[in-house]
Amino acid sequence: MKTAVSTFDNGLDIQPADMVTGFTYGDGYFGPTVEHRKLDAIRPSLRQPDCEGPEIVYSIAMDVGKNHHLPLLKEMHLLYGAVTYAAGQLGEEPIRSQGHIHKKSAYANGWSTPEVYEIWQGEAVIYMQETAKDQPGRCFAVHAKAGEVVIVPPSWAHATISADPSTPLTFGAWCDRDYGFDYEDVRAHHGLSYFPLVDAENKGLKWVANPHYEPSNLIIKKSPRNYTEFGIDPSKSIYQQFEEQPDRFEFVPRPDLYAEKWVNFEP
Ligand SMILES: O=P(O)(O)OC[C@H]1O[C@](O)(CO)[C@@H](O)[C@@H]1O
Repeated sequence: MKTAVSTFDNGLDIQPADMVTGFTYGDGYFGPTVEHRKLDAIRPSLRQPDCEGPEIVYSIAMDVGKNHHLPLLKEMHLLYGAVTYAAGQLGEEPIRSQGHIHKKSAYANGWSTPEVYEIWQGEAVIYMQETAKDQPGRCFAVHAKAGEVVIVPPSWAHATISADPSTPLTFGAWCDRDYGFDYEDVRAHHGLSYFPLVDAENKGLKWVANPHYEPSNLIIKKSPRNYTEFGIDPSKSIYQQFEEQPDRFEFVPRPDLYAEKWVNFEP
């Protein structure tokens, strides 16, 4: 059973630490030294690039897990990442990632790959849009709390936003092992098609359209749905579900085998 955080039971002895260290790992677990995304590095993607904010905005540990699972993860081309975001704000904007599209994968026959998020602590909005071309297509903002799961489909541009400035956001995600981020179209449009702003009065986020895109409708989804088509069980952590039935996550490195499930996908 899932429990609350700062415990939500993510099924792993991997815990968020300070922004410099990122994560601590229990015995029998592996994980890298974290990669820091510093404010100066992400300024070009912000609505107000000269804003003030934490020096380390988020710390990324790609490839974490239980030691005995590593051979299977490699064989399946799967990777579990963990990311922790600082508390606070980036000027008027919430703490957030820059926004990218997953690169096309040879292993997936040229498809871009999806991502399966699980929030561990704090609150997130996973913002996503169908393309980062002039017409972005459908745009979704999915508000997820600890224990909830959100799937970003292949080739969609997306960013992870902390929805509560008072608390650090931490999450885990299943990704393709040979992951790579494509920023080209997002950067050409100076970001994604909507900028989130902190709405202190209403204790939430408000949204401002990015004028570098053609107009589109922002579809706010209050909460994520259950992904029954992929057999995701909302009562267990996504790592535990991998442990019990690894094939359940084959759709992450091989979205091409599940082509019909991505047609008109709604997160
Ligand atoms: O490089 P960007 O767009 O800032 O995003 C990095 C983020 O993307 C992730 O892959 C999650 O989609 C995490 O590694 C991190 O939160």
